[in-house]
Amino acid sequence: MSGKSTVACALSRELHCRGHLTYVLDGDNLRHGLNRDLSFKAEDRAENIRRVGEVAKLFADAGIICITSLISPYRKDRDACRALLPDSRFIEVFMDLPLEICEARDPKGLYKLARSGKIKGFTGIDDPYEPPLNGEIVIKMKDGACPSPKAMAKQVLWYLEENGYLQP
Ligand SMILES: Nc1ncnc2c1ncn2[C@@H]1O[C@H](COP(=O)(O)OS(=O)(=O)O)[C@@H](OP(=O)(O)O)[C@H]1O
Ligand SMILES: Nc1ncnc2c1ncn2[C@@H]1O[C@H](COP(=O)(O)OP(=O)(O)O)[C@@H](O)[C@H]1O
Repeated sequence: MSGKSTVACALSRELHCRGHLTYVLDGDNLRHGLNRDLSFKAEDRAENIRRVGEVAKLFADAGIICITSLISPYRKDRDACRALLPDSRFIEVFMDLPLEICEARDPKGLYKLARSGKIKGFTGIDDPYEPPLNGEIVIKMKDGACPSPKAMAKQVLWYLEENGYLQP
């Protein structure tokens, strides 16, 4: 609950305003359809992320900026997606926010269930998250507070602009 979907949505809006085509692939949503056969054990998370990477590649091939909002907790799964999208077309955004913030939000009550042992293997509680070692963008707390969704989206946008991704 670091705000992945919120940033993805805000970024998509900003890009639209600048005339770019985008599509958001959200892990939580895809798990109700395309990926509804998958669990949260490591090999199913890997398959989830692999499928999303393949779909993102199709969007990219069509000239559409694909924003994926998934936990993708394992480095090797993210690196496999990176390999699928060569020529710097894969940009990794790390939401480096404290667990306490995510847990305090808990809109779906899942952290509470995980803390009480009713959900097993919940990322951040009893399942690992491997932070990127060389990701392109790190979103962090600023002056002790979480930046607004718009500020987070602008940070990503700035990166895209500075690195020439948004040239017509
Ligand atoms: N065990 C466990 N661990 C982590 N997350 C869980 C789990 N069970 C259910 N959920 C809900 O599933 C959402 C994350 O799905 P993802 O497809 O992004 O996960 S992953 O990339 O395959 O790790 C995640 O939604 P977000 O709120 O979007 O993060 C959770 O609401
Ligand atoms: N930058 C932010 N500042 C304050 N609250 C936020 C921010 N981003 C997200 N939220 C809130 O946190 C909760 C989880 O956000 P969400 O985008 O669904 O996270 P995720 O997709 O990582 O689970 C939501 O209730 C959302 O409104």
